Amino acid sequence: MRTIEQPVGTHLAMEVHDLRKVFRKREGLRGKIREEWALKGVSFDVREGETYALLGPNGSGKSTLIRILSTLLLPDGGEVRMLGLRLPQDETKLRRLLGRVSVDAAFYKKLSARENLLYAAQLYGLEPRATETKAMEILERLGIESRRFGDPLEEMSRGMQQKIAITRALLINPPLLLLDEPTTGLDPKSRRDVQGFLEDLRAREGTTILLTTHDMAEAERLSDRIGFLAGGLLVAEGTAEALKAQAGTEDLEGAFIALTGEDMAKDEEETV
Ligand SMILES: Nc1ncnc2c1ncn2[C@@H]1O[C@H](COP(=O)(O)OP(=O)(O)OP(=O)(O)O)[C@@H](O)[C@H]1O
Repeated sequence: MRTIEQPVGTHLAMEVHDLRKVFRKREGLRGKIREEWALKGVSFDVREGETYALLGPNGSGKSTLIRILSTLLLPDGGEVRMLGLRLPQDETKLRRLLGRVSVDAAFYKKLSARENLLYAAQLYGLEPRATETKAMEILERLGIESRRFGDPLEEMSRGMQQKIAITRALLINPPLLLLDEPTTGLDPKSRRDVQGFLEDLRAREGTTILLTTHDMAEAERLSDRIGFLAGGLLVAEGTAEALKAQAGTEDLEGAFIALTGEDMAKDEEETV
């Protein structure tokens, strides 16, 4: 059982109400336009200092939700308030407060980790020397040796690139961190490094974290509360213990199957 040094606050860092998103796809070249609701009215809150995990199989709407919250995609309905600010009205202010990490993190692959991070620092108006010290410190805590700092991104493993993406997101000390599948596809050591780092971050800085994952053990280890997302709906939410009790199962996977009617084991094999 982990110890939580920073208590979960009573204030809400994030309020999502009835969030909806539809994608329109044409079937074939001259086919009919088909509507696909990726989010069908999702509501949940995340308290200050809380880590909340959204668990869901492929296509359940996790990335769509994180992209909307990251200001990269406009919703078709619903309301979002984060850190007391609203989307889309306060989008510009929010961008400076949110740390976002996803598998599609954009980097200059031919440039080194150091150059990429300094470039990001420049965009944020951060002082280069202080940024470099801070980046080295974060990378070391994430288990990357400082001698790799000058290597081009394209020569780094996926795990290392993910760690650089996390470092970049943390340069601005974000009070709210949005992580889309932060450990999917990582080797076991990198996965442990990233998970340990996130636990540490939450304990030391009190950062509020919203993450998506396929991994039951990860959700259980890292989060205070878990939301089960299936078919664009938040089917159930609560602590891991509460979800198991609600479903009458011994483990979280059983609870997921019982409450959503979906089995994620197949997805995990495909994406890990
Ligand atoms: N840009 C897009 N255009 C059309 N349809 C999309 C787009 N993005 C997502 N979708 C559809 O919306 C639904 C939800 O997708 P989303 O990527 O949010 O799921 P996910 O839970 O993140 O899945 P995964 O775990 O595979 O990343 C899917 O049916 C997907 O096909």
